Amino acid sequence: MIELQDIWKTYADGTTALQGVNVLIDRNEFVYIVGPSGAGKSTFMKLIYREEVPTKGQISVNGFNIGKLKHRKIPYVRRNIGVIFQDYKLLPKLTAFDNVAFAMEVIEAPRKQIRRRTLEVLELVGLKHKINSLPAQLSGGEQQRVAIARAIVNSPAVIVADEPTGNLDPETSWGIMNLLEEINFRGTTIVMATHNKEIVNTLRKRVIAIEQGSIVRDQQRGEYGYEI
Ligand SMILES: Nc1ncnc2c1ncn2[C@@H]1O[C@H](COP(=O)(O)OP(=O)(O)OP(=O)(O)O)[C@@H](O)[C@H]1O
Repeated sequence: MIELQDIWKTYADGTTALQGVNVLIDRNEFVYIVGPSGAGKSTFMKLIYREEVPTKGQISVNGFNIGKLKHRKIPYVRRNIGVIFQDYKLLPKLTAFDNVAFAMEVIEAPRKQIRRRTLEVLELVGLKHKINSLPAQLSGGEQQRVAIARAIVNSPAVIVADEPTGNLDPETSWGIMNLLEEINFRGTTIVMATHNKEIVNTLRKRVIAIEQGSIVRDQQRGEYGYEI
């Protein structure tokens, strides 16, 4: 499903963020990516959703060799990868409904299907009563739920979540985790970078630890393993 083979990433300023990363993530896994600040976690995530390309090595996601993808094929691959960010990244002038619907409009889904599916996913995340609210009228947890609805609306095979609970209080964070578990249960592979020790040590999953650009630990039902 996701395979990285000897992946190296050096940014334009010469910073090497990943060095020789090899990993295989199967369909339907739920994986935490942990490690100190600056270790390379976000870079790892960005390579998976093709925000960055590797300097060396091969990445395949869902059977596509995404490091070598032709530009016109990028939207096609992105449709199969939902992305969730720490700061939600909703469009501020669009309602909750329109933020989610937009993700289907860009892939030119039929109008009727957009309405039906958008309402369906907003209901799944518990926000059917807020469909006409703008992001500024929603709490952080609600905004993240809209972002999750947007990430799943095109039924992607993979969700990449970069510190999805980073801006949320503990109770709201647990609500977001329940939702991600439900989405995983329904058959979506989830890769989640996090600094949240309590979540990792409570909802036990596979843990991949990255330090200074290399994988230093890969454990099933692993622990967070850092003090912060
Ligand atoms: N666009 C960029 N240009 C140059 N260097 C970068 C760029 N993005 C990240 N880096 C550097 O690459 C290294 C890895 O960064 P990355 O954001 O992947 O770490 P991280 O593990 O996600 O950190 P954090 O937990 O703080 O989010 C760091 O040294 C960082 O400064």
